[in-house]
Amino acid sequence: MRACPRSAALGQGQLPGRGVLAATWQCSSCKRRSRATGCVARATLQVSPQLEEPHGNLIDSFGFKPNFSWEFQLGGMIGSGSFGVVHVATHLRSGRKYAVKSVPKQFFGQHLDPGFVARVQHEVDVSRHMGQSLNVVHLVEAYEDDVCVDLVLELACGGSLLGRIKRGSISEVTAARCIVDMLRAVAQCHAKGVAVCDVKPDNFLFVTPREDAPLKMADFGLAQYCRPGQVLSERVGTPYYVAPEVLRQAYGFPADVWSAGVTAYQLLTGRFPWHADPDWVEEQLSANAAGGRARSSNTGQSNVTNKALWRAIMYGQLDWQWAWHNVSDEARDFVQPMLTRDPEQRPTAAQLLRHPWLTASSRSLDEWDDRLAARASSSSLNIHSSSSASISATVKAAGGNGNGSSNGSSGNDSSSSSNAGRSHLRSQSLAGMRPLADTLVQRLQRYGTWGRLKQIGLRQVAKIMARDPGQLQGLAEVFGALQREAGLVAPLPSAAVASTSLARVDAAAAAAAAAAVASTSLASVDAAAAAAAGAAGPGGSVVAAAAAAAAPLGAVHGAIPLEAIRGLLVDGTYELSEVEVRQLMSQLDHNGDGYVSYDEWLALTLDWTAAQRSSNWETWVRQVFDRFDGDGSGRISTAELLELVGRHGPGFTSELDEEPYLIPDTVPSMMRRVDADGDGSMSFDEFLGLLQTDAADQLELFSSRRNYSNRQQ
Ligand SMILES: Nc1ncnc2c1ncn2[C@@H]1O[C@H](COP(=O)(O)OP(=O)(O)OP(=O)(O)O)[C@@H](O)[C@H]1O
Repeated sequence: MRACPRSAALGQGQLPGRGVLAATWQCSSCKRRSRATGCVARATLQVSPQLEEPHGNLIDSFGFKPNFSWEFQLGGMIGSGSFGVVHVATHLRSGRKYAVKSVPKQFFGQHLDPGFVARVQHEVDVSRHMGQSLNVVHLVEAYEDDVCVDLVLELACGGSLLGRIKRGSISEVTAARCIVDMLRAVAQCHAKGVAVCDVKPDNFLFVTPREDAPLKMADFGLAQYCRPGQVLSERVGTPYYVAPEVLRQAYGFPADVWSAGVTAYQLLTGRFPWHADPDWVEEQLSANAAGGRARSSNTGQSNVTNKALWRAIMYGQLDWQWAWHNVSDEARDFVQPMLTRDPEQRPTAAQLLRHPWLTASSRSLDEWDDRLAARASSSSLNIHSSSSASISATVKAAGGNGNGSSNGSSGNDSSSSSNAGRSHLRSQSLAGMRPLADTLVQRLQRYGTWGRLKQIGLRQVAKIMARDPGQLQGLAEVFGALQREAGLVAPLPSAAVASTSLARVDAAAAAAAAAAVASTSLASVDAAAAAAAGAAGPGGSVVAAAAAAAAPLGAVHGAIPLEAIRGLLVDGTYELSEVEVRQLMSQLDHNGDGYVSYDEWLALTLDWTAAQRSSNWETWVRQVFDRFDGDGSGRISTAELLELVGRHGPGFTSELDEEPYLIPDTVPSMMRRVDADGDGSMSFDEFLGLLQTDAADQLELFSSRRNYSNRQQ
């Protein structure tokens, strides 16, 4: 009797042959699967004494989760690439469907092949680095066993962008929508320091078969980390889409814009920008030399040699007339600069997202936004009603126009509101400028890209800022309304609610807590705040009542149930799949108590760009740093970080898990990311840098996911 290394099922296995590892026997169901995934060859692990092991870090496993076969039922194959095979899989506990990319393990002797390790780690790292973006196919979890690595991905059922191009007849409006999604994904990657290096229509997948389905980037197989100004030199990409500077082996982020330009050209005209038939290239080159223009009649990729294609990419004249006869001038004017050969002259993906051709199509949506917000504002003060619709109305009314990308704003969170009905919430305060409105989904995505350590740091800064009621009035009102809607303060007489400003109460509680904190550890802030609020006396404090009402449920001071946030996401205002809602929610409840705390709410919704312009910014950050630096050494050590992250809950809840968990390697890798000088600890400057919101980290890069089908309602 032998145990299958994949599923642990017992069975009669054949004795391994000479030089074959004992672990290679598989039960019949795993064997079938191995065949489907092409793992059979690797399932027989030959141990060759002649192989010399390379120097360096040899590992036997990645540390991913085990037991994939216990948790998932594999279905039909969707596709395959050079790296792995993709199947539909059903999560047995929830019944939800995912795509699973199974990558057969490659071995070097008894260890994993270092090149294979690097490729897998890179793909997983980059996917995780992109956080909760809805423009990228979400990596839900990574599993491994002796034979395969299984990457569980969000299932995109609508096929690839290439498939749609091949089917033909894409309207200009649809093409614009696809281009927005594509550029959002590219711009977010660039903002996170990732050069995609393989932007092409095959790597973008539609979430559903619907014509207007969201499009997501899949496959980071060739992506490279790249600092601003860094020059990459490895020639990678797909021949038809590579930029001229990639061929010259000196490139950076603009190369992705070129590839996006080729894709946009293809989407709008159904053709490549050049015809790469060798004769045609010669013709182009002579036409160029003669200063004339030749007409492209490109229809396919046949008879193309790379050399001819390279020459076409480098020197061939692009057709901006004949192929464009059915397309608007605005669309052509949009694509043309993307295919400028000089990368310095090419616009960035973020700049392109503000191009009039893209924003014009959403202008009417803005008008709709305003109508909706105006309606909502009339009910904004009705915070005692109990429907989730009124929660949404209150949230909408608390902010300005939600679509940062369509209003031509500068791209930070602080463009002014156009709705006079909301002016009471528009103060000169940092947060009051545009606290939430319809940017909730954008904020949740961006919050997810920050990573756990930055989230914790910003929560603590928000806590300090909350001591000044003027700063946070608008956000506190929305938070209070959510709490009341959720019934957390239901026992309070309405007069008490009406006469008490939650911002003031929270500020009082926070101030009292802060006094306590001065002499105690950060871990007790919540407890101290709750105690302080409780000490404010009966009927005098909404927070006290909230804390008291929540106490039997184990909730902390100033919290709202996750269900209230979920209610906002599923009430029809946004277009989100069930998996996406879970993806956005998964980062909100780090300690698994089912509540979002007030400081977390603030970290999520505050306008950090404005906050960082405040003259107090460094003082606030210094206060947090000093608390984190337990031994007062002036640096935060890995041990202090571990304690800190542990104190703030275990940390990660994959949407597959009921309970949050902390990946053991998380803390050292957090430190590696922030420790710029490599001394194994974090200085104040490194901490300040971590909390800094980068100029590229703009809210408008993320999709608002407004539900446009509700426009006529
Ligand atoms: N999340 C997903 N949902 C649905 N289909 C998917 C998903 N991910 C990948 N696919 C399909 O599986 C195919 C192979 O996936 P992918 O290109 O990621 O594999 P790969 O081996 O990494 O490819 P490459 O050769 O480009 O490196 C894709 O063409 C796509 O059609």
